[in-house]
Amino acid sequence: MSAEPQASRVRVAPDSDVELARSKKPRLASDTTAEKVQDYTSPQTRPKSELQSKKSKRKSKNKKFALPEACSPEDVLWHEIKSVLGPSVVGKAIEEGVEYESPFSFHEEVEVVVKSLSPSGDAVAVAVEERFSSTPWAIIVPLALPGEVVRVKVYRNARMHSVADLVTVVTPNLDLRDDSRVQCRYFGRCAGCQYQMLSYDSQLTFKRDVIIKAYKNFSGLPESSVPTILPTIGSPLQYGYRTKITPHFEAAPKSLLRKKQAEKTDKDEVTEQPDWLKIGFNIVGKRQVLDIEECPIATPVINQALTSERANIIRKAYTYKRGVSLILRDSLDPTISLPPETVSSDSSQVETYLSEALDKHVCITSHTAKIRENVGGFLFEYPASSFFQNNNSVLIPLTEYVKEAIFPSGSEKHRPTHLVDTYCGSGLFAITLSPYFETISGIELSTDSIRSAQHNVSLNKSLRAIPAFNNLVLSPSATVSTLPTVSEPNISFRSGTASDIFSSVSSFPRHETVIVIDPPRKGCDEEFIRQVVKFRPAVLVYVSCNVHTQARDIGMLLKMVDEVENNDSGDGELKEKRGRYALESLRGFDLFPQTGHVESVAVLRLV
Ligand SMILES: C[S@@+](CC[C@H](N)C(=O)[O-])C[C@H]1O[C@@H](n2cnc3c(N)ncnc32)[C@H](O)[C@@H]1O
Repeated sequence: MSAEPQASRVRVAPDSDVELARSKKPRLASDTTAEKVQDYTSPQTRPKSELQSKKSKRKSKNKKFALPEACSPEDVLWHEIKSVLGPSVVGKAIEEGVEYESPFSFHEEVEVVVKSLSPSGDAVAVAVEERFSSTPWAIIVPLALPGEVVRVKVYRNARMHSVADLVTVVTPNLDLRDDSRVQCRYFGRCAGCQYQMLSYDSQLTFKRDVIIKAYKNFSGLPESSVPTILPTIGSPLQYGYRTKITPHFEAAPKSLLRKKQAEKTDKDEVTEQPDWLKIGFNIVGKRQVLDIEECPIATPVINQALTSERANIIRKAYTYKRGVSLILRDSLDPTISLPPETVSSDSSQVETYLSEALDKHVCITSHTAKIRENVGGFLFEYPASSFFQNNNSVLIPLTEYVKEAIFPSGSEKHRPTHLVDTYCGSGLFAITLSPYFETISGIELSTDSIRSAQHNVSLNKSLRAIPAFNNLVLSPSATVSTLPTVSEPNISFRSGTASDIFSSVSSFPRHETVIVIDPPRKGCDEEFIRQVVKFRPAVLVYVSCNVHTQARDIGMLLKMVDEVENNDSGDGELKEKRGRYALESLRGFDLFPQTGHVESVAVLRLV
């Protein structure tokens, strides 16, 4: 949801919760802490040659450049650049201290051929002209596709790459590109949804490639330990799916505000949108806002509300002293009381009431208001400012997939009975999986989300007690489920950092316990991984919106397990041999069609 002007411009879906870090904390070459993390996480730990230039003159010059933080978007891009240019070529350039010596000047136009798509969705290209062939250099450009020759305009130079704007597509790759697929009138200018010219199948294939590369570059695992990445599961809705957007706008320039004050005009009643007022998302590659009247990936109620929200803002354009970030969230109508305050004995009346509660969508625009969502017959309520997945249409496939991964057919004998939902938010996995577990414990940092999770348990319990509700929500597939359900699971949630959960689940039988891990983009901390290794449950399901940190964490976890099992751990806490994990499956889920993002689900089973 933003465009970044510095290192590896990252263009993401408008206002995404999966937004890549906005504030980049670049790591200085001398930052040893970050290097330590890299040691643990990557087999391709930066060779010394990359960090130390032979030529001391250049070395001191280069010291002022920051190296990217391990696993950051810039680091991910760096791996892509190395792969396109070739590791030995890059190594040589670093050795010679020329890795910052761009052959291109500011605003130079150049023709390039696209070699690959980076995990953020930008093209990684190299110059076509012969005169550049002796300088290995990559050009990062949005909206171009592998195999295409494009003309670009360089606007920034960085380590062995330049970042450029797309000027024109000279030779399109017609196997991939069909511009008639584009459904958004802001395509090419808005920083989001850069994949619209691709078929949906191609989008899913590129997303699978991101997972393949992430495990190659960031897990530190031998190829033999990484299963074949399964095809990405698509989103049932590919437009009109997004249940939350947060467009923003800047306040009027101060001089203009003063002028309006001096004029004493009625500043609350502006009739025409002033030129300076842009309400929307960032322009690709810039910090400027692009005025957006509609967002085709957002749900219909959000688009309707966007029109009225914009009109209100325009009317009050000179009352804002600073910029504002709006929130528009799709919700079932939360003013319809649930559970109903009284349940009539006339079941058809109850059913009519409940169907309206389950069908009527509204758009919520207050950060503190309540949102209500239905995921496969489970209702979730949470404050508009809290985290919840932003594509409701894919949540049934996602939660069903997690369920099936935990209970594969044929494994009825060793059926897990205990679930630990870490980074649980308002209880998505704990509650959708609750019919199948005897005991569930969830943990989450946000106290608001924990309150929601607790409330959602009782809300669903009350609703399930209403036969008319069950008739409405139980899908035919749910009724033929062969899994026995538990009538009264014991569910508890606590707020805290994820690693704190282990003190309260020590009585869980580990061979019958599953841990679901669904951290934010930065992934898990080492202490959490250590606690998982110490506990060693039968099954781990790691759901992630950042496959690079997921790969890093799973690599770290498997390495720690190996150390314990090989009895060479110096850590007193981790001495007990409890068995190794197989990384059983890896698969992407497309929560953000038309963008480069992919959610990844990893399943690990104790062998
Ligand atoms: C990607 S969300 C997943 C939430 C939930 N599983 C869902 O799907 O709705 C990650 C959650 O982790 C929480 N979180 C962040 N850091 C945490 C930590 N150190 N310990 C526990 N929870 C944390 C965030 O508040 C957020 O709700």
